[in-house]
Amino acid sequence: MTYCHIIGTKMIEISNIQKKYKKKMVLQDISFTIQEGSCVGILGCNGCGKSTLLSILAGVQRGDEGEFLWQGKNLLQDTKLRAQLVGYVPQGSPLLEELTAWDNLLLWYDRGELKKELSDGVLSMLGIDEFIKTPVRKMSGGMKKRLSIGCSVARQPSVLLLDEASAALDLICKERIYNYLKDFKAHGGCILLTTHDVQELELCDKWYILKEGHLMPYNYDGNVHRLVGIL
Ligand SMILES: Nc1ncnc2c1ncn2[C@@H]1O[C@H](COP(=O)(O)OP(=O)(O)OP(=O)(O)O)[C@@H](O)[C@H]1O
Repeated sequence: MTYCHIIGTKMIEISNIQKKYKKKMVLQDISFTIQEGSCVGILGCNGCGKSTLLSILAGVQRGDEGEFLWQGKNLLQDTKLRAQLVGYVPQGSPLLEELTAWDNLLLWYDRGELKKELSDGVLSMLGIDEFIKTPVRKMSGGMKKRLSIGCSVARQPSVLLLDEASAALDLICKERIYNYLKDFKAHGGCILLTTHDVQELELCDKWYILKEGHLMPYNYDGNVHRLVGIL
């Protein structure tokens, strides 16, 4: 299975991201780093701004301030480099509803690569061949999520932004995704994820709590009750 292009730098730096919706300040001075080969988890209550942060980094919406730096280049401005380096699984579906799984994947993979990945790669690991001819509008939530993950890794990204990526998946698929993410890290990839899932928390090397627009480092020790008390 192919994983990521090694990015040849020690880390990704996210600096001073800010976002207001009208007068409501959702993100204030969000700054942190992600080391190569590691996973950072952003935790917080519903509505605290996790999806907003990831969608800004993915370039889906604009922040008011801030930088997403790789080797001194701001990926928020360099869209070509961002498309090459960053894979994004949004919380909702990014798929084209009228197209089949195959046709959605063809927007991301070339035909030969797609056949290979379906028979013996990440797409086969995700079990996408089971519903390859199904239009997205007839898929279950979990199938859409599997397809969305499959699209996000097409260009062998070095950075994965995962917004509750495993939330709708069945247990078999969750287990496969966790193993894939462990290997992705082991191959030097960077992961930034949001989650409400304890097993996914355990994949992370660093954790932050997002609360009232601010990011605070948190030392997760497996004690969910303590974590809930802080959220
Ligand atoms: N397009 C928008 N316009 C105005 N307000 C928005 C918009 N998108 C999100 N919000 C608000 O911004 C805040 C943060 O939303 P966001 O979706 O980022 O939260 P979240 O932490 O991802 O929540 P969840 O855990 O439920 O997914 C919420 O109060 C939400 O209502």
